[in-house]
Amino acid sequence: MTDRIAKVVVDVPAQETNKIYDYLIPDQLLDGLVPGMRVVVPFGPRTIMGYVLAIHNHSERDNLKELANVLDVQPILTEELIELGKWLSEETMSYYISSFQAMLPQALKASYKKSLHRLAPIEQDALNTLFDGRDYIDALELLEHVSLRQINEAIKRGEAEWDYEVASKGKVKTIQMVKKVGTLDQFDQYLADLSRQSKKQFQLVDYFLGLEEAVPVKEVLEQNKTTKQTLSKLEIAGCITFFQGEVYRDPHQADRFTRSAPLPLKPQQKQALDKINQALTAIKNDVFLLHGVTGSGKTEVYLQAIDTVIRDGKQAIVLVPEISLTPMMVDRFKQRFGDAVAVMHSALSKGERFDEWRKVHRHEVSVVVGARSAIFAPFDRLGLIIIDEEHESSYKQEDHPRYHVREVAIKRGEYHQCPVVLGSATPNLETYARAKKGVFTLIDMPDRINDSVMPAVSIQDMREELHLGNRSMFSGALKEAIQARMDRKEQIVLFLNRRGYSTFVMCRDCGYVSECPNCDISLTYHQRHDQLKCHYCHHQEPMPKTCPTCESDSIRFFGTGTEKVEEALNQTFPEARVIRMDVDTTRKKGAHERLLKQFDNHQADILLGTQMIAKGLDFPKVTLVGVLAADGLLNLPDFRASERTFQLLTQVSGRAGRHDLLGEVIVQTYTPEHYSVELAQAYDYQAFFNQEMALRKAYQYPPYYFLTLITISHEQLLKTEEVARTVVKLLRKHLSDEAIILGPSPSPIERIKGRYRYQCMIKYKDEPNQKAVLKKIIEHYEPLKRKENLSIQIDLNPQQLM
Ligand SMILES: Nc1ncnc2c1ncn2[C@@H]1O[C@H](COP(=O)(O)OP(=O)(O)OP(=O)(O)O)[C@@H](O)[C@H]1O
Ligand SMILES: [Zn+2]
Ligand SMILES: [Zn+2]
Repeated sequence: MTDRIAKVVVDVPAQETNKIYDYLIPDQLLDGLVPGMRVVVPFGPRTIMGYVLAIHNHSERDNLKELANVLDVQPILTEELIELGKWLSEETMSYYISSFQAMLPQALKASYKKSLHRLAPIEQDALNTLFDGRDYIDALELLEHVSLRQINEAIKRGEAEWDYEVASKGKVKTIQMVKKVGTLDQFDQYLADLSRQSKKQFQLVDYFLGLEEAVPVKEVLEQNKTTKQTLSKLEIAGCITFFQGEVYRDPHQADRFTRSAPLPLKPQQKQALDKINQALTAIKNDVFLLHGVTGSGKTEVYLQAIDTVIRDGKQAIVLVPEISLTPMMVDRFKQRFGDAVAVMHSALSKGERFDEWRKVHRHEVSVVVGARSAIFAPFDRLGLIIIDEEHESSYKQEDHPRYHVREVAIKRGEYHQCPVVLGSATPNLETYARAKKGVFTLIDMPDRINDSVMPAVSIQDMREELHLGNRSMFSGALKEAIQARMDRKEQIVLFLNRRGYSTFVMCRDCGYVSECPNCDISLTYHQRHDQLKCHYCHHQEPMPKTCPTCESDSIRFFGTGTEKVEEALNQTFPEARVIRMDVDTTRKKGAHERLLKQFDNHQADILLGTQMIAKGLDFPKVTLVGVLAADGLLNLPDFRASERTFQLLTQVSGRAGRHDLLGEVIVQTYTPEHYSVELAQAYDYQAFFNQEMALRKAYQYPPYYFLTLITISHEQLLKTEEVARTVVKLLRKHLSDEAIILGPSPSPIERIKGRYRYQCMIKYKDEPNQKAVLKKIIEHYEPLKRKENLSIQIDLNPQQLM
């Protein structure tokens, strides 16, 4: 018996359709259909897109419907990716369809067109005239002219029906091409037949006789300085033919790069590369943690390891955080591997991204450099996965499916039996803990290339400045240092953290910040009740009028924007040329790249920016890095706040003095005694790790405990609270006694788009039942979700606790 049952996941992201449906494969599709292709299937009254996961020879059900059509000629998901998608759904508690769509470029999502199909003459006049000899009318056009009631009546009378057309959004770009088809005789004949032979015609015949491949028409015309009209004569004579050829929209054309050769490695690089190469030849799926200080030459190690992989005929994925996927980074890979590299990031247009993906899909490239979703690159002979800056929180997707790229990489590494390399100067605490336990293999690169020293970090106590009467954003030391760089014609990077928002309360006089007595995080100000709240455990207290430690009344919110700083810079240093880089100035396509280029060409003295300038930048003339307020990050209501501060301070410091000139770093803060500030100053990752681990243990946070964050949101406050309370009750009842359940309490961002938000948190060590319990809870609230738009979001191992 032939296999004619297709197992299909349908394009309806909802709990009740989150299953695998059986469809009958019609005769005409039997030959071509394989798992991993997109199909069009009837579903209720509609037709929709679906993914074929498998093809079987029997079904548990009868009366199966037939597939309507196939959208692909080649499967777009490999067997590995099909399994990975299923796994991803289980791991993250997401719908199958969301997982598969997360793995593919946007352009492969289906678009739906709805139209009315006339089956018989229509009684209703207006509607009948509208058809005017046509059989289909687009729904949008239709509704401009007739009412929905009229349409429904016609459908009831059996005169018409809705028709749904499914199309793939992805457009392949084509250009007009030409190629030789005639024989030598035909070309001779052509010349003989010409009434008046021109030099141009000889030239063209000569050109085509020497040409084996197809070329763009435009190129032929340019090279031969001729017109389309002249060229067409050859086509009429049957010597050449025109056709539409596929081209890629290529934003990083390889031909503009000069190739770079591998550098002779320093001993620490060589030792790192050797370990990775050993795993490559042994075909082992070791996970390495490459702990190398900023400027230690990690990227060169990646490049040379990839070289081995390519020479083996295998493929490599390199993940880089979106914000550090700068032109500089891309250039380094393009310079080394040229056309063998595809680049995927969000600054590309939908079409460009689709084209880069197709290069991978067709195995025309062996390396992908990309942001998070590049982990799903459809390679079939994966030899190496690299995650640079592995501690970056953007590696966790904050929307369905809420996956962490590290876990996906390890999963793919197991399948392909290939090594995974996690690189960072400031590894994520959980990763480092796993390396210490021997789960991952630790490789250290403690020195900078050329033994250039790490720039000296000095800490400016902003409380002192205030007491000295300095109310500006710049400490005396920073002002002086900026001026000195301006005089020496060197460059300055100023960093302002603006992630999150300014809801914590701090005393400007003594640096006091209100903290939760139970949770070791700062309290969040809630205007509605003029209260400070802990959003983990629901502890609350009134907003203090004066500072509890020093009784000063300068206790208030914290935060400034980049624009304000730019203004202040212009006032203090009127002659300074400032480039501001934040979400506002980089919204336009290519703006990011242009601003960096300007800075690199020394068209500005100061680069002022947010997170996006903390990473991967390498400017020889930068000798001063200033951090305007370390406190913004330190006091986010998140147990990882200290870790993020340490990481960020280390990263920004790494931007200074990377070449011949000596670098200096100035960090301004109201809490200079905080260990994450002090230890970042000392570049002491080990000490930071030890201290932070002790706190994590004491307050029961990862890596000692696992976390699950549940966020409930609804338009009404009372309903939100009520559901949150019930959820907590259900969790208490069904989870083990060892599980710690915190909350419910308002989320740090209490209201988004008119919806209230409450959250609760589960801390646990081993809770095999958890997913089943959570699933039950979700199912229980299914009716309310549909009726009242209640939402319950579950984030396993959350990275953002907002
Ligand atoms: N073996 C080498 N010989 C000479 N120069 C090198 C060598 N390896 C790397 N470099 C140079 O040293 C600089 C720092 O190297 P690289 O950018 O690879 O470090 P990194 O560890 O990736 O830095 P970061 O984490 O700060 O981005 C670069 O300019 C690079 O070209
Ligand atoms: Zn105080
Ligand atoms: Zn608390």
